[in-house]
Amino acid sequence: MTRPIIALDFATSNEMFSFLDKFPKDAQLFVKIGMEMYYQSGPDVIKNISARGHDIFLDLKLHDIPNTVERAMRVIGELGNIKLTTVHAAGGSHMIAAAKNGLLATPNGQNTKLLAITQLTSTSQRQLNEEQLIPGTVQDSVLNYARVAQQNGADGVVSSGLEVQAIKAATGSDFLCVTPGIRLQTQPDEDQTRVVTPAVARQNGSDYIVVGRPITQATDAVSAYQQILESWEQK
Ligand SMILES: O=c1ccn([C@@H]2O[C@H](COP(=O)(O)O)[C@@H](O)[C@H]2O)c(=O)[nH]1
Repeated sequence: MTRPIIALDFATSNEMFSFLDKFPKDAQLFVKIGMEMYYQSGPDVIKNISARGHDIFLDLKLHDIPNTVERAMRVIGELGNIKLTTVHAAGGSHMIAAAKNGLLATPNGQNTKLLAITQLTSTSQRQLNEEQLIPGTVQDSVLNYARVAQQNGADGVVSSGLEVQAIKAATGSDFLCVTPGIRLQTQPDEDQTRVVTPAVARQNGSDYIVVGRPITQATDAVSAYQQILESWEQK
């Protein structure tokens, strides 16, 4: 069983380290560093978290021309100790392939799995059809991006747990499915649209779940983490 990945979306690194200090010193967590923390603290945050023994998902969601993304991925590869990282699948086949090449160009990057974001878990059916002007269902679009991602060297995708069964059926069980938009039944969706519980994510075949505010904003973060873990591990 994989560990739930905690999204460390904090305004300052002090806040982030105070949060991590609530967990036992020997807890080996899997954490996600997103744009907010990385833009603020840069590579140092990766070094410091890594020194504490935690695994890192660096979620910068790159989306640019292939040459720029390839060069940026080399830099990410050189950081070392990054288990997972992301691009937007909407950047296209050449960009995804370039991202993979960038990672493969550095010894450390060869150990980093490349994930493509399909449709953000905040995206609704209406936004897809009326704002992105993509016809069909959200699942159709997610599956299309998952196929493009797989054909161009990505190791997996990020989607809602609602689409995981269909992605696994289309791509095979080894293609990673990472699932944010996780909420227990009693928790508010906030800006998320396509949410599932940890138990449903597990039943649908997700390889990893990503959980932010339900843990980071909880009064008791450690017991919130335990509750998510129990639901995720539930058969
Ligand atoms: O489609 C996506 C891709 C990434 N995310 C990220 O996951 C966490 C979720 O945070 P919550 O507080 O649990 O909603 C956040 O860092 C997002 O950037 C996502 O939600 N959906």
